[in-house]
Amino acid sequence: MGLVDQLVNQPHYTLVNQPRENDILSHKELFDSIPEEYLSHKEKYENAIRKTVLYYRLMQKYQNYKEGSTILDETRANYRNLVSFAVFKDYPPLMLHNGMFIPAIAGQGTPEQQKHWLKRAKNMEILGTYAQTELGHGTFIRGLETTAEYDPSTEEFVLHSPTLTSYKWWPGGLGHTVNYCVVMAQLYIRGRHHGMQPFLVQLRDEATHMPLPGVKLGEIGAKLGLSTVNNGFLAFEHHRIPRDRMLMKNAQVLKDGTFVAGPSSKLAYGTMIYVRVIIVNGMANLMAKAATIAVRYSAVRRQSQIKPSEPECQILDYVTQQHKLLICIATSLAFSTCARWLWDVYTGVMGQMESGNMDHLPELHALACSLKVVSTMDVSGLVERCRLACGGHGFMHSSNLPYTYGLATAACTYEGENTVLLLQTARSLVKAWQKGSKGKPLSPTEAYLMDKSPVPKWENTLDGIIAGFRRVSAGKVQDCVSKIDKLVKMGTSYEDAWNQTSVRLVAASEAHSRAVILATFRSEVSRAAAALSPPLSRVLHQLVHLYCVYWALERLGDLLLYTSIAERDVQELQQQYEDLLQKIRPNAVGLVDAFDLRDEILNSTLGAYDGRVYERLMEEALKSPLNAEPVNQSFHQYLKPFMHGKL
Ligand SMILES: CCCCCCCC/C=C\CCCCCC(=O)SCCNC(=O)CCNC(=O)[C@H](O)C(C)(C)COP(=O)(O)OP(=O)(O)OC[C@H]1O[C@@H](n2cnc3c(N)ncnc32)[C@H](O)[C@@H]1OP(=O)(O)O
Ligand SMILES: Cc1cc2nc3c(=O)[nH]c(=O)nc-3n(C[C@H](O)[C@H](O)[C@H](O)COP(=O)(O)OP(=O)(O)OC[C@H]3O[C@@H](n4cnc5c(N)ncnc54)[C@H](O)[C@@H]3O)c2cc1C
Repeated sequence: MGLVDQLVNQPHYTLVNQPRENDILSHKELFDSIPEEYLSHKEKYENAIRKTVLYYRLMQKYQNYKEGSTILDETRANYRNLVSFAVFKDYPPLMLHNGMFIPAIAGQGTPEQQKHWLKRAKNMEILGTYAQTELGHGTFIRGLETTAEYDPSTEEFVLHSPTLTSYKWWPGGLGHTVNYCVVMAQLYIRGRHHGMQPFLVQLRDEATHMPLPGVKLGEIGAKLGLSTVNNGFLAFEHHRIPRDRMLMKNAQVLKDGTFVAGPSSKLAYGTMIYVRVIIVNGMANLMAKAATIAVRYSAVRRQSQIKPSEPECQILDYVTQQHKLLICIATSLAFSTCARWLWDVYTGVMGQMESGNMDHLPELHALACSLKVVSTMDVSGLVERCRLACGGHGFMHSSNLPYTYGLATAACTYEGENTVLLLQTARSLVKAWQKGSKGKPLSPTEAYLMDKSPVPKWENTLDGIIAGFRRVSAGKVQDCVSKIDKLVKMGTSYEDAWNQTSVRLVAASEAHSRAVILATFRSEVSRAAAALSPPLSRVLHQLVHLYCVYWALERLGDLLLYTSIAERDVQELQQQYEDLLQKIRPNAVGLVDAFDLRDEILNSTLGAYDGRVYERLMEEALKSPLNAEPVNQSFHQYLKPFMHGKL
């Protein structure tokens, strides 16, 4: 299936655009008569729960959960991700139920535990979240303080939060929504520490929803975005759970308290890899949404004149506007293709691990970290650029660009803070360099690091640019290794040398990610384009070209340091870039239409398909409760006395 065909015919589209009678989005009760911006914090949450129940009931009715079709396939289809944008401008309170609670059981539970708990969770008989982060720790998992002490006399685990900083803090839905959760806690048996393990814990009574004895729950308060996710806190007071509530696919605790270690202690972190992989695709969706809104608005909005003798032009005709927005279209496609490629890598490694082969887990971890970082970093920045490109109307909540920014920027922090994850990938790159320097084979995505051939003459071609980014990455990694080695030889500890080199390590890690993304985007489009019509193939190759040249110009400093690019090459690249903007401009609206995001999913006064921007802005304005009366009561209560000197 061709690339754009994939966009239009992705499984979720067959579900979303299916005949009317099965079309979730045709159920108008799912949508708000009063914009949620005018609801209180509490009303927003209650309204989100109302819509959640409706939405999931319809999903269960229409979305044929084939027995055995794993939650991973459904999530991969983007179905939930895109359609939920229609119902919730922010994420729903059950985002973590599907996004982590179910995947954690699927990835960490024994077959028996999966059989029992997955069925109840997928049928929504129980609602869960994933509780790992604490008030005092998010990144440093080994520093988490919640304990699970095994009591062999009762065959129970005793969960306890010893300090305020050990309170679980952030898990979505934890405040008032879920009644179960997967808790990551430090396992102790007879005083001996056995690392971080996953426990499936009931938090609330299934009938009354009251917190169980020894369980303290609440929500953490207002946030920059995701206002309906109900992020909460959780503390245990010597709370007992049965032995069979530890998810024991990897490590086990026998009745007598014997600990049986899994093949790797890091398998307990597997859910995080899965979510990082999913996030890349989620970012592609967010970028498609913002690009559709901003490009369509830029085709409708006329402002100023290019020539005094001509009428006001579409702002999309300004080359600066094309520079702002066309890269957004290419970025969505880049991360969409990389997400599918990464998903195939993920499922391949998971399959190998099922048969005990852990060899490719480190490469998957490094890839998941780096692509999660670059996709969230780029998309957050470009969604904000889309907002700015829409002028004042982009600042309106009704444009849906501020919400979209909130969704994107949150992902820079959750599931692994971006700097920390880039350092994880850097750790893998330095180890690869050291391994390769001893003549040992490297993983496919890191093998280029050992290219010791002389730096070739620069070529302003896709091959030349991709090769250039690989040179940059390899050069940066080599510089990091040299600096660390030099510091260690001077008597600095390896850890301190690592920290003193960490700014360069983060840059090397990003450079590696860009090299992977450029190469993958290019190869995936070339593969897909073969099945497309020549015009479609041409425009997709133009987008790949634009993407590669854009990033070459963005990273000129690095290319000048590590490749043979010269001034005339740069001048030519700049001209190539401007020529591509001109070539793609006529297809800009058609390309965002090909994302095929319905008005209900865009949820935007600026991005609606019919282009009635001004009428929609006015319709939304009149929904403000303040417009219900010509004079607000505060005039008589405060302003009038104040203006007449009586206050
Ligand atoms: C809008 C679009 C979005 C769409 C999304 C839809 C669905 C999403 C659903 C829900 C949304 C998510 C909400 C957010 C949920 C959360 O935030 S859950 C909490 C997430 N928390 C983290 O990610 C914590 C980040 N910290 C870490 O991962 C680790 O602490 C660390 C890796 C930073 C450091 O760990 P440490 O123990 O100090 O390890 P090191 O000594 O650095 O490394 C030890 C070795 O272990 C390897 N390793 C580390 N992590 C993993 C892993 N996950 N998998 C495999 N291997 C791992 C590491 O490479 C080291 O190996 P070597 O020793 O061989 O080098
Ligand atoms: C919207 C949202 C939803 C979330 N949902 C969940 C959830 O459902 N479940 C859950 O368990 N968690 C959740 N989290 C928590 C999230 O996983 C953590 O916020 C994240 O892991 C970062 O940890 P932290 O907040 O403790 O930040 P810190 O780790 O304290 O980071 C603060 C700063 O310190 C720096 N830093 C930290 N360690 C290092 C290091 N080793 N080297 C260099 N710099 C470092 C970071 O780069 C950052 O600049 C959510 C967070 C958000 C924002």
